[in-house]
Amino acid sequence: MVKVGIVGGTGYTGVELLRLLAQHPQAEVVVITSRSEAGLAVADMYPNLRGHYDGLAFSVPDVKTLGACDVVFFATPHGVAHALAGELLAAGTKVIDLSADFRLQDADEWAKWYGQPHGAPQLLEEAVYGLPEVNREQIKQARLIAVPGCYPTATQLGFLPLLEAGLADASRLIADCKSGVSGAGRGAAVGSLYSETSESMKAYAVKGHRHLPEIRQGLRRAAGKDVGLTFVPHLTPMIRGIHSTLYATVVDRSVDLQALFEKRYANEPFVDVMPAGSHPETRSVRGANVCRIAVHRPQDGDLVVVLSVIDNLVKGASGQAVQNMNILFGLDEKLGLSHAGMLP
Ligand SMILES: NC(=O)C1=CN([C@@H]2O[C@H](COP(=O)(O)OP(=O)(O)OC[C@H]3O[C@@H](n4cnc5c(N)ncnc54)[C@H](OP(=O)(O)O)[C@@H]3O)[C@@H](O)[C@H]2O)C=CC1
Ligand SMILES: CC(=O)N[C@@H](CCC(=O)OP(=O)(O)O)C(=O)O
Repeated sequence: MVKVGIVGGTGYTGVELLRLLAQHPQAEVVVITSRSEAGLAVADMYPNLRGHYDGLAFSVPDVKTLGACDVVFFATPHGVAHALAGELLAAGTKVIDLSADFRLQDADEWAKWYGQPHGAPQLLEEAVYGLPEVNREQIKQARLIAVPGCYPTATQLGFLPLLEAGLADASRLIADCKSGVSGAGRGAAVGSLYSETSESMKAYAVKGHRHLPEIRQGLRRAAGKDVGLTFVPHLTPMIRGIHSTLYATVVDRSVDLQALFEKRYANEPFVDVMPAGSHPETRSVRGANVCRIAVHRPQDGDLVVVLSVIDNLVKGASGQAVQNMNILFGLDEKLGLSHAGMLP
């Protein structure tokens, strides 16, 4: 049994970890932290978890208690894992960080986008970017894993087959992405109010979003050269879901793109390439650790349109984190992650 600690148990990704791990046959959550709710029983805060975590209550983060776990998940705002990861690794505990703290390989670039100095640059060399479809072998050996962001997961999985095969003009890629409101976290903010977000939709951070350098880093690796990427996120009136519409120009029109995508993801348990002509819906992945993809080439032109959908809280965060844990501990990668999406 893998003994699990979670730092930041009251946010959306923290409670989603609890929901997924409640069904995991080889993992037991033994510590869950919240400074503001310390002492409260988990089931008293989240009634959906009644009967699953009897006796487990939130506690203040304490390195000694967390260091007795086999693995600690950070479901916290950026900067928190910087402060605690080093001590936990020294105690022999593995770290899976859902925040952006260890996603960018360059500490200066991280500081530029996150507006504060990087708090643990000495750990960057060993941190593994936890996208299993790319880094499965490195994840097996890792002590510290950076779980990819939600937009970066949907966008990279959609572009990867084209770039790895050298089939797209890497200098002009476009990612037009929509997110549900839970992507902004559980913290109270005017921008997340029902009356601000329902029956409306808007783009934001067009000038530059902090996921841009993360996506660019992954696509550069796939293409083997610099990429030119325009990334425009949108806030949409749904709770969960990311829908990425990706555009690229193909350099060889004769290639069967459907076959290319099917081959690339043939052995991936959590990437579903849909039949030609499909239009994946975000609700088909709601609650599921799946990225569902369709590839189109409208009017047989040279522009490829890839549609890629995930649940931001599952394949875009907590599900992907559990997938990483399974790989890290030599378990079946699918354990605890067999939920289908929810229709309607
Ligand atoms: N929402 C999403 O779709 C996605 C989120 N992420 C990332 O996952 C992380 C968590 O996101 P989300 O669940 O939305 O976050 P929330 O902001 O909703 O929750 C944050 C949690 O962290 C705890 N926390 C805050 N500050 C500290 C601190 N200094 N020390 C210890 N614990 C702290 C809070 O509890 P308390 O203050 O009581 O201690 C709370 O439980 C973020 O980095 C986010 O960017 C990644 C992908 C998708
Ligand atoms: C809708 C919405 O606000 N989404 C968030 C991104 C999701 C997220 O939490 O990203 P990190 O894990 O990289 O912090 C945003 O645009 O800031």
